[in-house]
Formats: sequence, C-alpha cells, structure tokens
Amino acid sequence: MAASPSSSLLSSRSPINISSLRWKLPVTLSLPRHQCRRTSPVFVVVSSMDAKPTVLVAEKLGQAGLDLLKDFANVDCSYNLSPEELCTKISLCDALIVRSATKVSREVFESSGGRLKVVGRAGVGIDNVDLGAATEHGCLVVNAPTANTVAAAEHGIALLTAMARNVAQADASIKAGKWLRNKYVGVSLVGKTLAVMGFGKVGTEVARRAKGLGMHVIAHDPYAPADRAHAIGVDLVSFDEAISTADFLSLHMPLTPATSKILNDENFSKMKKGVRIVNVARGGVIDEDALVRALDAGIVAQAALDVFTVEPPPQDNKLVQHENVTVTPHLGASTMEAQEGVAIEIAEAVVGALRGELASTAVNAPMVPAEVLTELKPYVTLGEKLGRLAVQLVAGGSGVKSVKVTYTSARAPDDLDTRLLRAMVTKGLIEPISSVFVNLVNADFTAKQRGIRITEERVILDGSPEKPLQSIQVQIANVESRFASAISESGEVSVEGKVKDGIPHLTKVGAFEVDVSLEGNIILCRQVDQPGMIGTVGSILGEENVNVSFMSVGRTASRKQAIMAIGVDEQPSKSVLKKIGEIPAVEEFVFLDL
Ligand SMILES: NC(=O)c1ccc[n+]([C@@H]2O[C@H](COP(=O)([O-])OP(=O)(O)OC[C@H]3O[C@@H](n4cnc5c(N)ncnc54)[C@H](O)[C@@H]3O)[C@@H](O)[C@H]2O)c1
Ligand SMILES: O=C(O)[C@H](O)COP(=O)(O)O
Repeated sequence: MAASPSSSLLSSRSPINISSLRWKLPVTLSLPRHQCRRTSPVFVVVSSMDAKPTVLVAEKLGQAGLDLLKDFANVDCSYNLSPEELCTKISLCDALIVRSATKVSREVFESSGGRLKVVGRAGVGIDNVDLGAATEHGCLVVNAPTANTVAAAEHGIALLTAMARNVAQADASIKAGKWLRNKYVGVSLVGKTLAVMGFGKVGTEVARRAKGLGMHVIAHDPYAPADRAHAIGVDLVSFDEAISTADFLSLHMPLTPATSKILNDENFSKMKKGVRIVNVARGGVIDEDALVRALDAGIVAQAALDVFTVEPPPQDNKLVQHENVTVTPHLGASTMEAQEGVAIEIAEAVVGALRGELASTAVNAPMVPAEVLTELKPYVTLGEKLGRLAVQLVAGGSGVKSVKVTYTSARAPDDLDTRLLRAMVTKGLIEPISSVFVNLVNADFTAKQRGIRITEERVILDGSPEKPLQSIQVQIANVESRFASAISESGEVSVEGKVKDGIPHLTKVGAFEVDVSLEGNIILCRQVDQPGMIGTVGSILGEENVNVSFMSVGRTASRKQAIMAIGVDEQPSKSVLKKIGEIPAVEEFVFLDL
C-alpha cells in the first residue's frame, strides 16, 4: 500500500504532500525554485478555482519584488485605497502586501470572507495590522524584518547629526535669502552620552555608528541580552537612568501598549535640561503634546522626528512647525537599496506562505525549522488523524471540553517541538464537527474559542532518541462514546497511534490493541472473538464493491472480546453498515471518516 501523503493544515480537508505542495486543483506552479527561499511549510495555502492566487499590493513595492510575485500570482497593484475600497477588494484576494500607511483592520479580515490567507508587511513595524483579528481568521502575517535595518539606522544618524548642526533650519534660512552664521551654532556629538531606547536591530546599528562618532553610548531594552550590548561597548541601563543621563535619546522600540506615549510629561521632567531626541521608531511612543510642552520649556532643546502619531501629520501640527524640530516624512526605510531588499524579502515570504511553506518571518504563527518539520511530517499526519478519530468516537451531545495529548519519546523535552503536533490534533478534533478552517495560525485560538482545553503530557522513554516520537495518544475526558470500547480504563475516549515505516498507524482504541494504517476510512467492530468473522465482514463489503485495504483484530483474550479494525477505501452504504451490525457476534460497530 502506498504511503499516504502528509495531511494538511493548509486546506480544510484535502491531504497534501508537504514536501511538494500542489494546489487542491491541478495547476502548475510557475515560480522558479531558485527564486524561492527554501523554508518549511506554513500551512496556509489557498484553495482556489483559479490557477493563480491573487495578491493585492496596496502600497508601492520595489520592482524586483513585484516581478517575483508576478511569476507566481495575479498581482493587483492598487495604491491609495480608501478603507472601504480595501474591504471591497479584499474578498477577491489571497494575499495582501502593505507598508506602514495601510491600516489592516479587523474589518479587512471580516470582509475577506475567509479568502485572505497571508498579509505581508513590507517592512518591520506591524502596528498597522490587527494581529489578533488576523490570528482569529487563520490569516498568517509575515513581515520583512531585516532589509531596512541599515537604512533606518543611517536615517537616525542623519537626523542626529543634522539636528545637532541645525542643517535643515540653516538650509531653509539660506534659501530664504538669509546668512545667519551666529544663529545656527550647533552642538558637538563627540563625548556626549547617547541613550539608545530599544536595542534591537536598528538600535544596535545606531549604537555602532554613534560609537564611531566618538559618543558614549548606553542603551535601555528590557529584553536585550547584556552580552550583545557589551560586545559593542554599550551598557544596558534602566529606563530612568537612560533618560536622566542622556544628552541625546534615540528611539528604536516598537509601538506596543507598553511603549505607547512612553515619553510623556512625567518622563520629560526627569530628563537633563537641553536633551535632544531622535525618533525613527513610531510617532506613538511619544506623547506629542507633552513634547511640545517640553520643547517650549527648554527641557528638550531639539527633536528630530521621522514618524508621527498620525501620518501624514496635519499641516498645523505644532511639532512640525516648531523651530527646534527637524522633520522627515517617514523616510527611515526609504533608500533604493532598502526598498529593493524589502520588496524581495516580503515577496519571497508571501509566495512561500501561499505555497504552504513555513515563513521564517511569521509574526503570528510558531516558526518550525525546516529540518524539524521534515522529521515530524508523518507524526503531523498521525496527530490530525488521531484527533479526527477521537472526536468521531464521541457520542453526539457530549461536548468536547477536555483533551489530553500524550507524546512518548526518548527525546529530552527541549528536543521535541510539539506546537505543530498540537495544532494538527486540534485541526483533527475541530474540523469534523464544525465548518471552521483550522491551521497552524489559529489552532490554539480556535480551540480556546470553542472552550476546548488541550493539555499535553510528555512521557520520556529509555532508548534511542533517533525517532522523535514513539507514540501519540489522544484522550477526550468526560464524554460518552458512540463506541463503548473506545473508553479506556481511566474513563476517557482514547486512541493511540505510532508511525511505522513512515506510515501513521492506529495502535490502540480504548483498552484494545489494534494495528491498522491510517488511510482511507475505518470501521471498528467489537465482537465475540470467534473464527470466520473477517471473512463474514469482508464478503458483505465485497458484495457492495467496497474495497478493504486492511483488517486487524485486537482481543483481550482468546475467544473473548475482540476489536476488528477494517480499513475501507470507499464509504460503505447505510445498508452495508446495517448488515455488518446485524452479524450476531458483532456487539457494536462504528464507521469513522479519516
Ligand atoms: N522610520 C522608519 O522608516 C523605520 C524603519 C525601520 C524600523 N522602524 C521602526 O523602528 C523600530 C525598531 O525596529 P527594529 O527592526 O530594530 O525592531 P527590533 O524588533 O529588532 O527591535 C526592537 C527592540 O525594542 C525592544 N523593546 C521592546 N519593548 C521595549 C521597551 N518598552 N523599552 C525599550 N525597548 C523595548 C525590543 O526588545 C527589541 O530589542 C520599530 O518600531 C520599527 O517599526 C522604523
Ligand atoms: O517599520 C518599518 O519598517 C518602517 O517604519 C518603514 O515603513 P514604510 O515601509 O512605510 O516605509
């Protein structure tokens, strides 16, 4: 019997082969392999009647990225859409690519009717994307986190130096016919203390460059490792120490609820009088009204801002008009090089995600390395099928609330990533009983939303850790079963499986050992163990042309109770199932759709 291709978090029902993914309907993928960064599956592929998916590019993207997208998808470049226009268009799109100006709100996901599978943010900040709504809708969000780092850092340094030497103001005055050499005396950078607020990619590059300018650099970042800072001669300090000792502050943290308006009246009052501030992060990390007050009070001598709470800021914005403020229109990422890089980075991520690969820049899904995924492939299928079997064994009206997944393995707990397996078990549990599409992105959310508590247990076995797993067991507690024999001694509906020669097998139902490969569909019969049962059931199925792929009998003791598992390629008719039920030795039976 041929090995079943891996099952899928990609489309709601149909099996896929993870290593060579194809659309649900036969189409040819035209993306040259060399153009695609090899990553592992992300499980959000589109199932479409159209041969090519549609990607809406809602903001200007570099040509190299567009070319890459066009090799694979229908690309609709529609810039400056109103929120209403975006909501209307989105129902026709499988992926959306934006920069920072487009708000990808909950309404966008709701309007997509489930078709939108990937949002690509061509840049770093994802504060314009409603990540919660994306996750709820099973939509993967990917970003391009590295290609504009240097551009942003260089712009930060440009603003720092321009501000210190009044370059913008002096330029404007000379163009206005003035020659004001005394007015625009600046301040020196060398020997001054720069506090880098947010020591991530951009912050680190700013710090490196500022060291080159002879500045004393400190940094504040609650999550950055101190050794990374020390490696470039930067001390990590507390927030208060950073803001109170700095001559210059440069902001490089993301906009989150914790960083929103983090520079406010209270914190400005703790700063050195005459401090200078650069912001190439997000406008929202500064309380802009408080900054105006701090500028007017002379606490802040100057500010240089690339980003604003509202973009573009209103014409009469007091900061923009302030003579001690230098502004640029969110240009941090806007170099030719960065835009080409970002475009390629996001196009590859979006195409990869649409192909079903696990994007390495996924923002709202666990990232599972390719090698881990290859190894887990048959167990991923096993997990989903065990989930499907277990839930179908539950009697109607019981309500699945508590599920336990037990993994037995000789591997150390740190050496086995179970997030993918848990997601697949969840998919198997939920999809047969609902119309919800479950994937790696929304599995945990969907389970929680449906009130299903999924716990995991690891049983460490002696032996070779070469195989990632020995077995997976799925147990559903506090339910009745349609097949009483599926209830284990401890009272749960219980199924267990193993991977044998790369093929998932069902190895235990309730207390009964069985051994059937998990392909096609399964009929489980409990019967009085006696000769001739296999033949009797086989001939009933044969009469109706139902092909039997395997049969296996597990019994408690000779001539006592036995469970027969019969694999069938087709779904038997009701009358066939009735005939099986009428065999005198059959005590109970159930048909399970895999
Ligand atoms: N102006 C632009 O065009 C432009 C370009 C690129 C990046 N950005 C913005 O710059 C920021 C940094 O980008 P990045 O690529 O370095 O991101 P990053 O994720 O590499 O770094 C962000 C750092 O901020 C830290 N951080 C989180 N909360 C913090 C807090 N409360 N206080 C201090 N630090 C905190 C994180 O630990 C992380 O190290 C983002 O907001 C991004 O959107 C702007
Ligand atoms: O977060 C980012 O990557 C920058 O703010 C760049 O935004 P942009 O793509 O709108 O230039």
